Amino acid sequence: MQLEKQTEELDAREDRNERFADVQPIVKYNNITKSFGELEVIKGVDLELYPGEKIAMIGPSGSGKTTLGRLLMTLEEPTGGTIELDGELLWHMEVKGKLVRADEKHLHRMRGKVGMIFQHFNLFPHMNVLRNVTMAPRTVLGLSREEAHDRAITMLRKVGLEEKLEVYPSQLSGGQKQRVAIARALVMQPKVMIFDEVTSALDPELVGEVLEVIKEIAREGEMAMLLITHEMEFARDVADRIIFGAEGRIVEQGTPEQIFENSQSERLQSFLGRFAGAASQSL
Ligand SMILES: Nc1ncnc2c1ncn2[C@@H]1O[C@H](COP(=O)(O)OP(=O)(O)OP(=O)(O)O)[C@@H](O)[C@H]1O
Repeated sequence: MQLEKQTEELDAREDRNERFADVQPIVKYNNITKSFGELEVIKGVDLELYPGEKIAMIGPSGSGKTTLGRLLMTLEEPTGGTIELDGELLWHMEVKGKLVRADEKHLHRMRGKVGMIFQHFNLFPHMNVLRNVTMAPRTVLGLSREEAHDRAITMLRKVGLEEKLEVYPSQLSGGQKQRVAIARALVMQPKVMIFDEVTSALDPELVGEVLEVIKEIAREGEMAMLLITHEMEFARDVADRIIFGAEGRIVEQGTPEQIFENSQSERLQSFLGRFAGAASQSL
């Protein structure tokens, strides 16, 4: 029975991976490098993310995972290489046949295609839950009060917070705050969502409820998702593909089965070994 279920899951995952074979990527990093002063933290990364694909990015602390997300969110500018988003260059534009740095107008328009959720929720403390979620659709997308309200309610229902519309962030648990932050990003209907270690600031007992919400969004959605995480079980459950990065490079990538059951590089084996050690210690 158990074996049957596993086989079904594998088949479903293979079907999904085949689905990406004929489509254009929604995101494409081309030989991306990023330095902070003398420190080169991204060292020539090529990565494609397909519409609807869920990629989990794992790797040691300081390996450049967050920086890759921030480059796509236009919070950091690449030092070298290009990023394509939804068929257009993100950081560059062509002027008179030459590639130049994109202007603010272009960056602003492109930024609207991406949503990012951070470790710290950054809610507006003086606004209730509903206003936190309707704020950007009203001001950035120019939606009417009713449209923004309807969209916000749909998203707050999705994250299980439709009962908390009038409540202020200080009255919410960490898990609830993070779910508001997720609704606030979803309401903008981005094409790509980046989740950056969204549970690492939470008390352990609140981690599960947030991961469940993300899994649900992943299951239903056509949205591409980049999930930066230290939660290995979650990565295994949710991802179509896992990227293992270390010291600014992609060292290995594959399906969860390939990464967790058949890892090739010593670097990945030792990384996963450390996790297994930590898990058995905490039992
Ligand atoms: N604004 C910055 N200025 C200088 N160095 C930075 C800056 N942002 C990141 N770094 C450095 O870049 C490297 C990669 O950081 P990054 O946060 O991308 O790693 P990470 O893999 O996400 O780590 P973690 O899992 O701990 O979040 C680190 O050495 C970090 O100190």
